[in-house]
Amino acid sequence: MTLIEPILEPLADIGGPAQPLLDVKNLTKHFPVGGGFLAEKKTVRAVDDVSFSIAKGETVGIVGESGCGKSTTARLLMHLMPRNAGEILFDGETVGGTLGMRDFRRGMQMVFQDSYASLNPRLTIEDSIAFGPKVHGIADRDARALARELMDKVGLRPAVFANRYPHEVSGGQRQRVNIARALALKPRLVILDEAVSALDKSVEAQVLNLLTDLKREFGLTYLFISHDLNVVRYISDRVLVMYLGQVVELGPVDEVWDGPAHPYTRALLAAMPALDPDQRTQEPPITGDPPNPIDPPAGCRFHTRCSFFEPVCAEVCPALSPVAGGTHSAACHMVIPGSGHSRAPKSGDIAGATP
Ligand SMILES: Nc1ncnc2c1ncn2[C@@H]1O[C@H](COP(=O)(O)OP(=O)(O)OP(=O)(O)O)[C@@H](O)[C@H]1O
Repeated sequence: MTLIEPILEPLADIGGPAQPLLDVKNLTKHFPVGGGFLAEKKTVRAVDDVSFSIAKGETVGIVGESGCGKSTTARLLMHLMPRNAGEILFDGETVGGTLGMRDFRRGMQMVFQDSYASLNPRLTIEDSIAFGPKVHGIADRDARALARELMDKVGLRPAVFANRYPHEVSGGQRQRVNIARALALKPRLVILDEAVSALDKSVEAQVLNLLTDLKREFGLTYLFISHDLNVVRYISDRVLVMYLGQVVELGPVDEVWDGPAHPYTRALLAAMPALDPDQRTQEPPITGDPPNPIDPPAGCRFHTRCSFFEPVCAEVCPALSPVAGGTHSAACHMVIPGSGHSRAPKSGDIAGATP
């Protein structure tokens, strides 16, 4: 018998959408900044009224420019910092309610971008992986056996790697250690925050394949944060597009890629390099830098950079509304609710797009 039992039923047995594993409602985080002697106190609106859910066995990707609030969202979900508002339901329970922090920590694990900083340099790889289970009361012998089994699962031969220290292995191998460490507590949800971004392309592909295999084997659920759209498309079932702390588009990844509705998503996808000149887009590029999150624009936060700007955009913040039969939503005044179409001028040139 192996020490790692399947954590969830296989997807086929779940029988359609049930209660989401993670349900996030109106999550908000404002960081106070400044406020020194005589200085005016200001607030960075890092995450503003963000709502989404993740079904059991699903992978949801979060994309958006640097500073849009992806990592802050992840840290809030992990309860690594307090939130200003909002609710986080994990399998229907809130931490502090019926769910204790200790059980929550077992159920939700995170893998960070910096594989070296995530590990204690004084612990061997085996000790690093066994540490969590030991803290959670698993006997030393069993924790070590589990660590070795997990090393095998992530492609690190225990005989070679168990006694090495983090500085004695490559970046890709260290990230495998971090993945094994995250799995050691048998989590149900793993948050991967730019977990493959620091890796060479060939190693990145290997780690992505590993994540896909582990998800299948252990019935895991992933929240996958990345600025790399290709990677997000490869691994995700649904994608959430963030802009300046808010969700601007949310839906099945193929649907969003084939028919992006929000001008920001359209511009992001259009900015991806196309090798075939016939596939290059005439979509207007995003102009300028993102506005200051300390004082974000009123109305739609994207309106200062949007090619399809109308006066209403500067006054009213658009709500997420369905654009394609309720499975895909966008927060844009130019999106005609329920139609799958946008009033914004058609580029007609986005490869495969049906705006
Ligand atoms: N501790 C903090 N104090 C003040 N501002 C912060 C703090 N942490 C994050 N921010 C600000 O909150 C906003 C969102 O940051 P966050 O790191 O979540 O963005 P991100 O999308 O993950 O960016 P990146 O892709 O560069 O990591 C940014 O404007 C950032 O400067």
